[in-house]
Amino acid sequence: MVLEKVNSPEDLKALDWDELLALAEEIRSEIIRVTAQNGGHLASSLGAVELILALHRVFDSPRDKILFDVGHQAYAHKLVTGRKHLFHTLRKEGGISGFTKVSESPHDAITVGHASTSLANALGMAIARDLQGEDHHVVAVIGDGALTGGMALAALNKIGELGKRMLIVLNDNEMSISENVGGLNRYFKELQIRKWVQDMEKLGRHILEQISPRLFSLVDRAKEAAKLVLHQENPFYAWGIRYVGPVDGHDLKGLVHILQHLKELEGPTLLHVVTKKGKGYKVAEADPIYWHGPPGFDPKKPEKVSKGYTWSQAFGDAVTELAHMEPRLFVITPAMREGSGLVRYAQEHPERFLDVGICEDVAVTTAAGMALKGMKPIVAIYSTFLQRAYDQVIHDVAIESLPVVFAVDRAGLVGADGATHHGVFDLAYLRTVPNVEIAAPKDALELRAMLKQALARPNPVFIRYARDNVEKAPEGVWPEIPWGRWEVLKEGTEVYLLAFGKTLAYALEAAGDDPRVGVVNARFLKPLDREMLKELARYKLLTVEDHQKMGGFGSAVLEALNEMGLKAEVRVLALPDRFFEHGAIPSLHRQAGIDPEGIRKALAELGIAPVHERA
Ligand SMILES: Cc1ncc(C[n+]2csc(CCOP(=O)(O)OP(=O)(O)O)c2C)c(N)n1
Ligand SMILES: CC(=O)[C@@H](O)[C@H](O)COP(=O)(O)O
Ligand SMILES: [Mg+2]
Repeated sequence: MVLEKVNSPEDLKALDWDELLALAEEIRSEIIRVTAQNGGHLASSLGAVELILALHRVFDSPRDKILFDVGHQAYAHKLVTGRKHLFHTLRKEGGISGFTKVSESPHDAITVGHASTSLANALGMAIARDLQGEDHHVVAVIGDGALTGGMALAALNKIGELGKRMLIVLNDNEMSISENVGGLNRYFKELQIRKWVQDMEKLGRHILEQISPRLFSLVDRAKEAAKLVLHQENPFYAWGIRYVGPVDGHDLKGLVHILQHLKELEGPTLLHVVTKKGKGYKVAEADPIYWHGPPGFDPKKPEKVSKGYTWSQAFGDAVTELAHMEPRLFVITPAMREGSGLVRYAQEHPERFLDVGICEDVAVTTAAGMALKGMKPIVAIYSTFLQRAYDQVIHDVAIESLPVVFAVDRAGLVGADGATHHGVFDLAYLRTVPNVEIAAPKDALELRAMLKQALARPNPVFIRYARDNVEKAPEGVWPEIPWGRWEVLKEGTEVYLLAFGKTLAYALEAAGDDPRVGVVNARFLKPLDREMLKELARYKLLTVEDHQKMGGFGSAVLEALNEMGLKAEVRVLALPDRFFEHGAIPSLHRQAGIDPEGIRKALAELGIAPVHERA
């Protein structure tokens, strides 16, 4: 096994070509083996194996900085930078992260998980390097999907202007999680076709040279002119960035040679590398969308598994039906069609569906534009990615109180993706914004009610739900709920659990049939049901939520009680002021003390000892 000999990138430099090629295959097998056990970003990582080996062969990490955008494709990087013995712990609690992480290894140049940050980071490093009088290289690896992000494009603009020495490797596999979108993407495809034509021409030129040297020289001059046009119209040249490519991203030898050459160049260079997502694993090559981030699977018999019926699907089913009833409804996703449960919707309503690419800001402001024209836009977005569009929520939507509905998915702790992906800040950053309303349904039926009613609201509405399964609601059923009102699910004599969203199930479990403990489905955070809160202030109160304590649902309850001049004994169960790493969701909830056991403990501290301990 060649991998056994590789403990650092230095070891790669001592391998001969055969060993290096063998290593690529061993790494693929290891990625498949561990991803089959732990789940993970399989297809992206398989596609980047040769590229990563070539980069580590040519550059000197950690002295040279190699930055991976999103960081989900970097499993091979982890394996050759001293973490092969930990690789089996990938994405497991206490194990190594699924992304690159500065605190995990000196070879991880950035901590990442969100897309499109590599280029600005690389620019910052290049500026700092020059000021500090150092001479190391800075290399950013960015996918075609991540390059649809405004942050990446804006960074390119500045990179071209400043002209700092750096290498950008565009890993173009024509895929984001789903098919990639956008004008640049179309242009990259065109470049690939032109490359193919050029290769064919080379062949033709050879034949022509043999037949007629005069004709050959005419054709040759025409080709040179065409090349000039190609360069002049190339957007990277327009930005001031040297463009090289497209080249085959699985030709390890070829990549090493070209990187060795590019390493010597001054100024910013972009190397366009063409790869196959899922390379080397038949199922992943055939269906890179499913195999982008599969849960565990049997590596000998890799098959798709059903994740069960999720909140995302409940949302997708509801909007698919609603769109038949409301012709102004329009759904926008920032590159998360599958994750947001919108595959069916996109098939049934293609003319009212838009994937803007990985640019949450554009998704929100496009929705604002539609709302200004009388449409009923819904932005389907993960809580963690909505962070990217906070200004757009305030500036473009909320100030004029535009009727945009936000389906905020993956709210709360999300599990194996870890700190970069937990959706635990949205309540705090949204509830301070005037005009907005925030709700969390208790089940799929309530989600349907909220969505339908939200479409009739004159202001922005955020509907929040977790990365979890939910019982499917019957199609065609649209219950009405009193907007802004909470619901008592269980009466109590001493204490009420006020639960928002996902933690409602935990509250019901913790309360059991204890007559002292009441449970409220506190489904609206904004507006808060002050009328009911006033009634309940006679009891002890325990708020529970899957969100940071600061600024969350519990804070809203405390503020409302204070404003109403009511004194109540209140405890807030929420996430403490620290980042949570990756791990299984129930385990993270246990750590945070918001699971049934944590709730029972808090009840005991409020004087409500468990029923069996009372006597
Ligand atoms: C800001 C942000 N939005 C959405 C995502 C979700 N996401 C993760 S990877 C990915 C696709 C990335 O495509 P690309 O950069 O081409 O990498 P590939 O998987 O094709 O190698 C998306 C949309 C994210 N990580 N960050
Ligand atoms: C890397 C990334 O951001 C996505 O691939 C993310 O891991 C998807 O998460 P879900 O599995 O919750 O859709
Ligand atoms: Mg891609």
